[in-house]
Amino acid sequence: MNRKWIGTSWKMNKTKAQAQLFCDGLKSWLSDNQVNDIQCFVIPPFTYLDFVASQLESSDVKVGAQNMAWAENGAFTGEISAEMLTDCGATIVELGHSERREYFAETDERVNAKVKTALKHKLKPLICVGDTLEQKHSGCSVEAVLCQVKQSLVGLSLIEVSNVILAYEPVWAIGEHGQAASIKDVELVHCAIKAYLKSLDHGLVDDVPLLYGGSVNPSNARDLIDCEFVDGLFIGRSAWQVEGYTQIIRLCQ
Ligand SMILES: O=C[C@H](O)COP(=O)(O)O
Repeated sequence: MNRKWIGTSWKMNKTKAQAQLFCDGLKSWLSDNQVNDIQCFVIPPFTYLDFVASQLESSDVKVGAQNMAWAENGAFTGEISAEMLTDCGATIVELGHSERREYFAETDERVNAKVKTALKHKLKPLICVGDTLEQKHSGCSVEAVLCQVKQSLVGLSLIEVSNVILAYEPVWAIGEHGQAASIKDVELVHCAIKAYLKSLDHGLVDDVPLLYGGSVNPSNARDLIDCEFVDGLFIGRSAWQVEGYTQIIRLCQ
């Protein structure tokens, strides 16, 4: 059985001291608890990437970044390159989160370019896709999400596709105003994404992890991870404190 992925993005939160507290707490918890069947990952803001990666170096926890530039380097003021991320110890890069699509005009085309650059630098792209409430209400969640998945993978070889992680994050389920998705909502979309991956090639891309994110909390984590097509959870608020994160890991074991 493949390991389940359970991770958290801190978004634009925490000071360095708070990052240290989280890492200390996680390392201490992991030294007392076996999590062989779970792949943990933490995605801090850029400014603590190097620090968090060195704090968690001795553990099996993967560290990722929340975004990166599509360009290799050059005159792109304020941007961060793939090479800079790997240099800081990141092995994952989150791309296409709905907050980046909404507030920073991230397009499918741009996400696709970033995915290609990430793979070139041996970074695992964690590609976020999700439907809006309007799309859900008009019954086109599957269509909208599959469109994002396809666009993000344009021009990739099957080997490259086999190296990505996908996360279904309904826009309407994310954040403090989000409503948790029902198991039925999650199954509908996950089943469609898995079927699409299978249609690309039997075997090679079957193992692409498909995570769920959006208002995951201790009350729904177990039911979500038990869904047939859910390979992991991508958590925001409920895992920002290390106690919340480890509680969800424990519940999912
Ligand atoms: O990156 C995580 C997702 O956006 C989910 O955030 P949330 O768990 O706070 O709803």
